[in-house]
Amino acid sequence: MEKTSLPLNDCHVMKTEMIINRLHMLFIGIALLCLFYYRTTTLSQIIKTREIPILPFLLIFISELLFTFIWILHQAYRWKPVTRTVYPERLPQDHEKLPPVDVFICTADPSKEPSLGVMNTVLSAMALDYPPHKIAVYLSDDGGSFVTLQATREAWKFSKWWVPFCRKYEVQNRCPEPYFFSGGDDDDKFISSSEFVAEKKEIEKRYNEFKEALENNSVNASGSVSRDHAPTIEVMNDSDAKDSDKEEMPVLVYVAREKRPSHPHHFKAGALNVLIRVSALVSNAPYILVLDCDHYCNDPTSARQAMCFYLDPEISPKLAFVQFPQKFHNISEHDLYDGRLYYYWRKWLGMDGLGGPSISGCNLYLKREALFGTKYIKNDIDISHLKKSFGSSNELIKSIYKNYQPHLPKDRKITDALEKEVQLLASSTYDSQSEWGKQVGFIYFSVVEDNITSELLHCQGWISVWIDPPRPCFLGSCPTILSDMLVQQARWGLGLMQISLSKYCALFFGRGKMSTLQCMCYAGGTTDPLYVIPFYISCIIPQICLLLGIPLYPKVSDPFFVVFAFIFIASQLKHVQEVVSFGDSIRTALYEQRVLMMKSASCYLYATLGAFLDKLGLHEAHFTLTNKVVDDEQARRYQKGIYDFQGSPMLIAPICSLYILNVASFVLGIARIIQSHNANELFVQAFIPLFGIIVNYHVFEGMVLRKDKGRVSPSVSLLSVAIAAFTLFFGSLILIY
Ligand SMILES: O=c1ccn([C@@H]2O[C@H](COP(=O)(O)OP(=O)(O)O[C@H]3O[C@H](CO)[C@@H](O)[C@H](O)[C@H]3O)[C@@H](O)[C@H]2O)c(=O)[nH]1
Ligand SMILES: [Mn+2]
Repeated sequence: MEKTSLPLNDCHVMKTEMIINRLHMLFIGIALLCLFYYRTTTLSQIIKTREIPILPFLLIFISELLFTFIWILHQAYRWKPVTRTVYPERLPQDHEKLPPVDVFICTADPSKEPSLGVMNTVLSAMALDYPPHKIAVYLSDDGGSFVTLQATREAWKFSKWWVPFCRKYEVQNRCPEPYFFSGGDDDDKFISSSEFVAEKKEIEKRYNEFKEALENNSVNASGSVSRDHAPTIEVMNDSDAKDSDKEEMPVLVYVAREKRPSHPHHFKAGALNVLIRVSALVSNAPYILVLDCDHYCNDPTSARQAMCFYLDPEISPKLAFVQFPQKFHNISEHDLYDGRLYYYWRKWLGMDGLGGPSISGCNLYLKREALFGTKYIKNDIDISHLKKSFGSSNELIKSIYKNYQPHLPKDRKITDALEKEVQLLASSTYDSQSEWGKQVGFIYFSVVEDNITSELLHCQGWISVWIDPPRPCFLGSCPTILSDMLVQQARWGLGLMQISLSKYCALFFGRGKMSTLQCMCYAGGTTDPLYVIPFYISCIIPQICLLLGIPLYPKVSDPFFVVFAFIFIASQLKHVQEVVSFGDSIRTALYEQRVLMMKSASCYLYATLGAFLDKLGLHEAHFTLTNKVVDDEQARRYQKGIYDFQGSPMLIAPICSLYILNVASFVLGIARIIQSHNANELFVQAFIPLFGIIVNYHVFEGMVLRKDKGRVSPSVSLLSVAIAAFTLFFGSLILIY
């Protein structure tokens, strides 16, 4: 009795961090008030005396206002960070008490997302440490590719060996590739049993055969992808395994939804919505695990960990999803491109204290009911109303009221009628006359479907939780080349800005629906790309004014100098403190700083422009897949901690141009200071470019010192010199007035 009364999960407020954060807010807040006092009084003086040009001063003022606005929004993350612990060992021992789980895995193109990796994810999900008859794995193939279909069939065959083996020997790492080849089997419990050793050898042989089959099958991967195809759904199950001794297997379902060039397919959100509908008719589990094709299950107990919240009667009724962090298996020691995304996960701790983190794409256990919004449907509602929300399928509507009873009969054979219905649910037009993508399922409005979907869920009163256990439950692959990272971040930035510029901007949309702090978190996340404006101003205006001898900041001898110095130093120290208290080294703070600057110079610029064009209807936002294949040389550079500047000049040149502009203005500016002895007046303006030059030393190396293939190509350097010279020249002409 006592055992069942023990809590399944715990939540701890991070008190020390909270106190540091709030003190930091207080001091910086006061300093900012002083800063704005200085700016307004100086501005009125300039207006009167006209002793310096007003335009640069105004621009700097605007950038400081924007920085402050972003800073204020971000304080919400710092208000009340919490951490959570789960106790899966306290879950009911009776397996029948565990609710079923459907696993969704999305893939889109076998030439960019190689089958071997995707199938490893599928296999790791099938082998979850959970009653097998309670798991159904759905693979969405957005390319409608026979390469992926064939690979799925091969995976199904191999899973009949792999899954029982993992269960029998309680294997910890249930993803075959790392298990066999990356030392993932260190924790084998049965290492000294000869039966285990023999069986493992046998399975390894079969795995190698499976790999070979995939390789032969992938020859024409890119040619196999189509944007114009009928739906294909194939349910793989062990209904024909007559042998009753055989262990039960999870169902595996391959789904290629219909795609037609004339119909928008809404990228991953569209794919997930098809899976939600199709699975409702097949297994209809109340909980859904969402995975990207490259995020495999690294700890088989994740479902049990999630159930520690869903079986907790206090939390469960309000809980829409349990989010695990994205962690990565391919991070090098240096993590040059901030691939670990700790910048985001630190914020998620803060959101968890305020009603819950937002969805971070994958690695989450979602409640089906939350996606359907069924909580708000009255029992006596007319069926035609339901059809307006859920589309024309009677069977789908019935499934909602079947209290999560699966449609798949006991023998797990798919009937003709069921087959016909799922084809309808996977058709390209099913969504169009319904609320799918608007109110139901994943929301289509933005290419960051995760952020907008969770914002709407939180606005409906749902909560979410964040759980980051010591052994990562999922491991994915992150970009390991600068341009891949910039492409990914440009998409995220674009999606976030789409939200910021729309009615969904949390500052307005969330009012009255979420707490003010939670609104600030969402708004803080979606306005991240706006950083580009104050960033560009700070990289250009003080520098040009240094050359022109126009002072924009207080003299070193002025008491207000201390205010500026304090804000700068305290912000830097706060960043270092956050990085270090998250368990990282100081070097990470430097890398994060660089990544923020490169992102602001390059992708946030395009993201913001793209979002404005999208708003005006001049450009349509796209989901460009993140590349998951790297060549050996690039991988070597990444491992060694050498930046890779290969990539489109569009992405790289802005970074280099700003760097050159800062070097030029610093060198010429120092000469000017020496000549005219006005260091007191221009100190801050010389310091700003110097700081940028030092932090971004890697750009200098890439342009000047390196000779390898990953350096900045000479043509990009030349282009950047031209852009920098142009900016300096015309900037000086404009700013004088
Ligand atoms: O039309 C599409 C495009 C993408 N995907 C899948 O979506 C997933 C994520 O795509 P990826 O190219 O890996 O993008 P990332 O930037 O790495 O994805 C991050 O950002 C996305 C939002 O932009 C989230 O959905 C992801 O979960 C998150 O990992 C992959 O499994 C893709 O196969 C589709 O199924 N259909
Ligand atoms: Mn990805």
